[in-house]
Amino acid sequence: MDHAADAHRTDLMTITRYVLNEQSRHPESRGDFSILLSHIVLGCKFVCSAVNKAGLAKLIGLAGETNIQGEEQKKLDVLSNEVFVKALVSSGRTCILVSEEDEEATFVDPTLRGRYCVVFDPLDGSSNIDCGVSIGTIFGIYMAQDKDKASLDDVLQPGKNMLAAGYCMYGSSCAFVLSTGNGVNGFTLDPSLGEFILTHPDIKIPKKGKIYSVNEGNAKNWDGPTEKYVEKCKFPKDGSPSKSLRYVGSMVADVHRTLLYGGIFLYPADKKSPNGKLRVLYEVFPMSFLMEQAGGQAFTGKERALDLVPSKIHERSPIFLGSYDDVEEIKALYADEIKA
Ligand SMILES: O=P(O)(O)OC[C@H]1O[C@](O)(COP(=O)(O)O)[C@@H](O)[C@@H]1O
Ligand SMILES: [Mg+2]
Ligand SMILES: [Mg+2]
Repeated sequence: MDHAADAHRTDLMTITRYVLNEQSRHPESRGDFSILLSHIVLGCKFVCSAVNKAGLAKLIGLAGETNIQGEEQKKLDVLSNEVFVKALVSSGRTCILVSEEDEEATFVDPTLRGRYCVVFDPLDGSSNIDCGVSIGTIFGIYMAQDKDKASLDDVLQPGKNMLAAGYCMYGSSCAFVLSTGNGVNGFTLDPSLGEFILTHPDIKIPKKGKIYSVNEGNAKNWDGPTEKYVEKCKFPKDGSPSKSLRYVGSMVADVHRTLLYGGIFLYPADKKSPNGKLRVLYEVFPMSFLMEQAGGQAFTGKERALDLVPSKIHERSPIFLGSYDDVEEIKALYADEIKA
């Protein structure tokens, strides 16, 4: 890239400038939220750099521990968790952290506390680390009632109460996608500048898509509506073309594609996992928040995903999210089942 030419570009919107612009829309703001976001962005840059050199720096493979989910932790899971915990605590703007990798929530030392609660999956798609396929970080932000009296009630809140949500995808490029409740914007890391640049302003998901994304290996255990829906994607009876199947197995990558190209991502309940696999606080809610902000929908099989009230920090839920019309179809199949 020609940096000299870059300096004269007037359209170069960095994430730093974007966040400051957002801040100026709230004249009462003291800049705490901007500082918190800058620490999340720093954590993402750090993890991106570690992911890029994982094979060279002996960062692939297992860490030798099992997390609360009963999953074997990879070295990069552990490293990413440490990076985000440090980045968030040192921001001085957080009071509670909930990470996929930590059994208990972290209550930040009172001397370092701020008003925000951050729920996060430090490294999503761990099974794809060792083969270099896209992985990511997912986060959601709530505000505590009172930082000094912060309790789990501050995070066991429906997703619609989140102030912001986003993810960073470590893929063929490093993409940071953010919503502060005012639409969705996508930034791409320019590795030579070390800055995220706004490349996907005001993302809107297509109303209907041509792709469905699901782990079909679980099909024998699906419930009726999911089975019918996937059958319809493959063999539509109304003369419309079949949908294509795409499934990476990293939620970040599957949702990123769904957001940009349209379609639907499903991780349904099945006979073996009646609550599905994905975790409500740091996978289902942030992605559902982004989908709604981009004009799509997110549904649990029972209700709007963002209305769900979690009762445990590592709770799971089935999830169907994506283009408005595609999610509408699966909602109709679940409604038919209730009537029958
Ligand atoms: O291998 P499966 O059962 O299809 O599950 C894939 C899902 O599991 C996850 O990898 C879980 O995330 P983690 O790697 O953070 O545990 C999602 O990213 C993905 O959507
Ligand atoms: Mg995950
Ligand atoms: Mg993870």
